[in-house]
Amino acid sequence: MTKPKVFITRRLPDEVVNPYREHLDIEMWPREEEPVGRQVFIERAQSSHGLMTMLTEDVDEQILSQSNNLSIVANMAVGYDNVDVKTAERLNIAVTNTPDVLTETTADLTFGLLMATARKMIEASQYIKDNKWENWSPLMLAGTDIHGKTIGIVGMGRIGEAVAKRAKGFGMNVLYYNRSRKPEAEETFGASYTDFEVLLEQADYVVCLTPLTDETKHMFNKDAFHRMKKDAFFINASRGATVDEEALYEAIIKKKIAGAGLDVFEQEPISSEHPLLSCPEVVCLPHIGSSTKETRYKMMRLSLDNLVHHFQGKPLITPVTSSTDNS
Ligand SMILES: O=CC(=O)O
Repeated sequence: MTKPKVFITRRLPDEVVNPYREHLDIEMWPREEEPVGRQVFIERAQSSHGLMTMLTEDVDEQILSQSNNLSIVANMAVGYDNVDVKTAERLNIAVTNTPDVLTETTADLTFGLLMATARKMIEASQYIKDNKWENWSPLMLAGTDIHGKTIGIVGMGRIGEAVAKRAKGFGMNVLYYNRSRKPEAEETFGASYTDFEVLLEQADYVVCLTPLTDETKHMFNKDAFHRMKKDAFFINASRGATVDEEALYEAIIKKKIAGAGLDVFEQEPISSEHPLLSCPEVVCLPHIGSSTKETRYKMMRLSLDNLVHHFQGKPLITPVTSSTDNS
């Protein structure tokens, strides 16, 4: 029997991919660090039965509607805002993502980013490397406490809950805002549900973990930052487009908030000229929330397992629909 043709939009390690060649006729874009060009992506999608995509690919109506053989897109991320799921549903193309396997890893990074931002860790490291450490002084690189403070989690999905667990361990008071109440999280982490506005006004650390949707695009705007406390920090490990970056920059330079820790940006890679990068109060990471070798391998294998299940007529492991809660 001929194997289904699958195109993977990035070079992945042979040790992960090769075992799947028994079931799938796999072609990979040959570069690991560079995304596939749009034209090649269009052509490969047209000749494939399945795609394994990264968050760098725009799996839009054009790709989906022009690819007559395509029946599944396995997106190697928990977020799937890069995939037009509604069109995929209309065209009967399955979509999968990679939840669960990255929850704890992403929560580690999110909490680490909060800590690095509050305690000026990156600036402090640079201070030594720049040979500026000549003495000790009482307020040298003095940061802000984390224990005993209030964290406000916007988006209490799996990763939100895993961050709440860490916050509880650090003796923080946990507030959250979510589309729906999470009674279990309230019970387990002593988390209190609040309106978005109340969370912004009360939290010392506002942490964005909500998926990017039409409703959450630019939900962190000028009004949101103006509601925050002047000594509060904004942390984003979700998607850059949940934030109006100009409003964030203004809020930081006008001292409306104390600083920000950002793992995600509206344009990725962010331009080195971006004003946010000039702020010492901003800690930036290049979208590495789930980036440990262990977890990235699990994400690759989960995507490939979904493809195999699909072509063997078995239930998908982690399907998404336009109404799935994807955090
Ligand atoms: O951002 C990463 C993901 O959605 O998995």
